[in-house]
Amino acid sequence: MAQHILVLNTGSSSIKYELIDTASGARPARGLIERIGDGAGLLTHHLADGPPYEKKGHFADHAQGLRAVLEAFRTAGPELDPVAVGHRVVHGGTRFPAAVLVDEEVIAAVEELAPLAPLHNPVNVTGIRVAQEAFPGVPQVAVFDTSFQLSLPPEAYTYAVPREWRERLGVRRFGFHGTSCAYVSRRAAALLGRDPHEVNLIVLHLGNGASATAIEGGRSVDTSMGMTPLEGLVMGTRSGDVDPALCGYLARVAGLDAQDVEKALGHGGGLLGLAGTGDMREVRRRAAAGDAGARLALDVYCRRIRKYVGAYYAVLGRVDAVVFTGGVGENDAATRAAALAGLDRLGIVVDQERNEAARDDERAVSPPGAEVAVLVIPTDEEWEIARQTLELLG
Ligand SMILES: Nc1ncnc2c1ncn2[C@@H]1O[C@H](COP(=O)(O)OP(=O)(O)O)[C@@H](O)[C@H]1O
Ligand SMILES: CC(=O)OP(=O)(O)O
Ligand SMILES: [Mg+2]
Repeated sequence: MAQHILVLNTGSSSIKYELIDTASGARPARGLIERIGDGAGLLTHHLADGPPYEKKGHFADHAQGLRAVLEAFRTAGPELDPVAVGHRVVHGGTRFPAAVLVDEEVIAAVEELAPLAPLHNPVNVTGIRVAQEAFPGVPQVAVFDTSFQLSLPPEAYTYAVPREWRERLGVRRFGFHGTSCAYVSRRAAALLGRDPHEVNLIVLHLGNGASATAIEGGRSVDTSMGMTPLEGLVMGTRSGDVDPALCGYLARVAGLDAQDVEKALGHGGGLLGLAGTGDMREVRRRAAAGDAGARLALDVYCRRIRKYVGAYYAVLGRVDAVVFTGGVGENDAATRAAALAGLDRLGIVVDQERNEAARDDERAVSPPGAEVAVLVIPTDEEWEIARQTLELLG
C-alpha cells in the first residue's frame, strides 16, 4: 500500500499543503488557503486529476483553516492516512541544525522563538497542534528554515552591536529560506553535472519573502535575511535593508514607537510601500501602464538584488551559478534581466531569448558556455520537507 507524508506550510496568512507518496514522489493532493483571518478566504484543493475542490469562506484563524483542509480531504478525497506529517517551521534559532521529531520540548522551543518570528512561529505551532489532534500517534517532524543557514561563519552572522546584546540577548543573523536553498542548491549542482560540495552559488529566492544566499561548497556562508526575515532584499510587503536610525527618527518626529515602525516595515514596506501593491504581477501591470511609483519599485527591487549579487561574488571569490527561484525568480524574466544587467565583467550574462522563453522547468538562461551559469530552478519546499522527514524517520 502506498505511504504518504502530509506536508504543512503554515504562513502568516496562508496555509499550503501537499500529500506526497514516499515511494514514487507522486502528489495525489495539494492545496492552498489564502487570506486567513480577513473574511475573503479561499481554499483550493487540487487532486491529481479532475477539477479542484474550492471553498470560499471566513477562516478566522489557522486552526479553523486547517480543519477546513481536513474537511476538503473528507469531501473530495483522497483518503488522508499519512505515515508522518512534515511541518515547515520558520525560526529554529541556533537550536535546530536539522529536522527533528516534534515533542512537547520542541514545541516549547518553537514558542520561545516566537518573538523573533511573530508572524510565522505561532502559526507553525498551530499547524503542529491541529495535526497532532487529527492524526494521533503519527510522527510529526519539524523542518526549520534556519537550519541550512547555521553554517554561516561568525563574521557573517555577527552584527557589530554591543556585547551585551550579542551575548545575553542572542542578537545575531540567522537567515531563512534554508529549505528552499537546500533544495535548489542540490538541483543546481545536478544541472551543472557537479558534486554539490564543489559548487559555489548565489541563490536568489524571490517570493513574497525574498533573500539572497551565498553558498560555498554546498554550505551557506552569507545570507541577506537577518535575525528576522525583515532584512536584505526588497520583498512583497517588507522593506529589507533600511537605516536602523529610522526608528529613532520616526519616534522623534512622528511619535511612532518601535513596534509601529517594525510593523510598518514588515507589512507596509517593500513593493507595497513603493507601488501600492505587494504582488509583482500587479506591479508589472501598473508599470506597463505608466505608473511612476510602480516603475520606481521595480528599479529599487532589482538594484537591491544586483548589490547583493556583487557583494556575494566578492564573498565567494568564484561563482559557478546564480540561481533564481520563488514566484518572482521563476516567472519574471524582466526582473532576472534587470537584476543582473551590467554584470558581464563578472562573467554574469543573461541570454535574452533563453530568459524570455515561456518555460516552467529547470533551465539555464545564460548563454551556452557562460563563465557563470544563470539558472532558473522552481523551488519545491514541500518536497524538501518530505525528503527530510523521511530521512529523519528512516
Ligand atoms: N508570472 C509571474 N510574473 C511575475 N511575478 C509572478 C508571476 N507569478 C507569480 N509571481 C509573483 O511571485 C510572488 C509570490 O511568490 P511565491 O514564491 O509564490 O510566494 P510565497 O513566498 O508566498 O511562497 C508574488 O509577488 C507574485 O506576483
Ligand atoms: C521566512 C520567510 O520570509 O518566509 P516567506 O518567504 O514564506 O514569507
Ligand atoms: Mg516563500
